[in-house]
Amino acid sequence: MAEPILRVAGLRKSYGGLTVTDDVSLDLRPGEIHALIGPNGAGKSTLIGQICGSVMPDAGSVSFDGRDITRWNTAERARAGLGRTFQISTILPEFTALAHTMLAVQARQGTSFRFFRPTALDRSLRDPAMQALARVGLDGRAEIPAASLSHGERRRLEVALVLALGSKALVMDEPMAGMGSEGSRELTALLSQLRHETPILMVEHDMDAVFALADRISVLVYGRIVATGTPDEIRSDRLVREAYLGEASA
Ligand SMILES: Nc1ncnc2c1ncn2[C@@H]1O[C@H](COP(=O)(O)OP(=O)(O)OP(=O)(O)O)[C@@H](O)[C@H]1O
Repeated sequence: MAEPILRVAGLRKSYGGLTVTDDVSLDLRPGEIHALIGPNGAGKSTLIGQICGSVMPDAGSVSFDGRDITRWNTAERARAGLGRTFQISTILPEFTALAHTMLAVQARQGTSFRFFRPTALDRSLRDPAMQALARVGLDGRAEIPAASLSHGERRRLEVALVLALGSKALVMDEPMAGMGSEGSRELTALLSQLRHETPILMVEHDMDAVFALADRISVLVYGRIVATGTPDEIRSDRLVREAYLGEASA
């Protein structure tokens, strides 16, 4: 079996007397989608924060691509290839899909940001940006400002940015949130393909998407992983059914 690209071991985080993640271990292997599920307040966002560098763990380690990144900050992790999807709507709404993607290509190439240069003419940025947009089916929407894209298109643009940045693994926090059924279907198909070039660790509440997409699922309850397994294994796990799925379907 291929070595995991991301490995989390014994992560712990407490706020005052509240232990939010408690000895959490999981990994992400090449070619897979690993979904993290759990009830509200289980500690999923805190765990993602520890993996991406916005929350420092009290104990435990995070290694990525063969390196211990536990004490690295968010930017250092991103530069090492640990991608996290951005909320496009909150950054540069008037920039086109192409401009966003060109900026990501520029960041990958390590060239400095130059507002006053006619970057639109710079083929070394434009060509890879257009390829990334085509990869997510947005090449026909390249000149549309991000603010005018539909919610589903913005989600796909977020994926294009990760591709343009050359991320080696992708962490997604609720990618299906706010998507209609058509948008969810499209994004599910896109992520299903994408896993082969960029493995994905995702937190997701949409169980249809989780069970359709995930190769493995980890279930977090009160800060602890109570089960990790294939969708079939998780579906039939008594502890999971009691602790989470039963509750969710009630
Ligand atoms: N910075 C903080 N200070 C204090 N308590 C926190 C902090 N961050 C999170 N918590 C608490 O930790 C618990 C887990 O929160 P977290 O957001 O990680 O859960 P979650 O599984 O992502 O929940 P949801 O599914 O609702 O997003 C909650 O009780 C929350 O109030």
